[in-house]
Amino acid sequence: MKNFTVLRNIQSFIGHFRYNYSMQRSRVSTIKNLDTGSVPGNVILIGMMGAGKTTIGKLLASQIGKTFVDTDHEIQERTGVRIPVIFEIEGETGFRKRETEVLREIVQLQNIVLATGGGAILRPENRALLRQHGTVVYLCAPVSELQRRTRLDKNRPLLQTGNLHARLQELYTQRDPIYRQTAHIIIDSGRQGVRVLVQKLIQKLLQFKPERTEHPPRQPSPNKESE
Ligand SMILES: Nc1ncnc2c1ncn2[C@@H]1O[C@H](COP(=O)(O)OP(=O)(O)OP(=O)(O)O)[C@@H](O)[C@H]1O
Ligand SMILES: O=C(O)C1=C[C@@H](O)[C@@H](O)[C@H](O)C1
Ligand SMILES: [Mg+2]
Repeated sequence: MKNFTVLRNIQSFIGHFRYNYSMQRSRVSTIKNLDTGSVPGNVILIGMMGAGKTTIGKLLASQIGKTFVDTDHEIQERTGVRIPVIFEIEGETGFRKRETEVLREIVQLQNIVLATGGGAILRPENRALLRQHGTVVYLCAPVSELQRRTRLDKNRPLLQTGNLHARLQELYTQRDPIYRQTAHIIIDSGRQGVRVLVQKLIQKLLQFKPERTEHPPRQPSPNKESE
C-alpha cells in the first residue's frame, strides 16, 4: 500500500517536473546570449559521493555565468520523492535507468554546469554522453575526506552501511579508474576549500584546449590536465 502511494506520487510529479523543466530550458535560452565569460560550453562534474560536485558546481556556475543543473535534484523533481525511496521501490537498476533518461535530456542544454550523481559514469552510454557534451572534470578526494563529509548523511542509499570507510573504499577502487578515463580535467577536491578550488578550476578550464578534430564547437581533447 505504501509502495502504491509512492508510485502514484511518482506519476503525479512527472507533470510537475515537465513544467519546471520547460521553465529551466527557457531560462537557459534567455541567458545564452549574455557574456558568460571565457569558459566555453558545458562543464560537467564527476566524482565520488561527497567529492563536492553539487557544492563546487553551484559556486562555479555563479562565477562563470552558467546555469547550474544537478542530475540527482532533477531525478527527485521528476519523481517527487527522495533518492532513497527510488532505490527502495525500484532498486539501483531503476534509479540508473532514470539517471540515464535525465542525462540524455540535460546534456542537450547549453551553457550549464552539471553536477552528476556519483554513479553516473558507470554506464558506458552515460560516459559517452558526458564527454560529447562538455568538458568533464573529475573532482578527486581521498576516502578519509569523503567519509568525513558523508558520515551523517541519510540521503545516499549506497552509504547506509555499518562500515562506511570500507564501503567508500570499495566504491573508490571500482570507480576511480573510470572517473579518470572519463575526465578531461582532474582536480584535487579533498584538501582545499571551496572558493580556492573554484578559482583553480576556472584557471584550468580557461587553459584547457579541446582538439579541433573533435565534435564542434568545444568537444574536449582526451589529454588530461591533472593537478
Ligand atoms: N572542497 C571542500 N572542502 C570542504 N568541504 C566540502 C568541499 N566540497 C564539498 N564539501 C562538503 O562536503 C559535503 C558533500 O558535498 P556535495 O554534496 O557537494 O558532494 P557531491 O559530490 O555532490 O555528492 P553526491 O554525489 O552524493 O551528490 C557537503 O557538506 C559540502 O559542504
Ligand atoms: O555514487 C552513487 O552511486 C550515487 C551518488 C548520488 O549522487 C546519487 O546519485 C545516488 O545516491 C547514487
Ligand atoms: Mg551532489
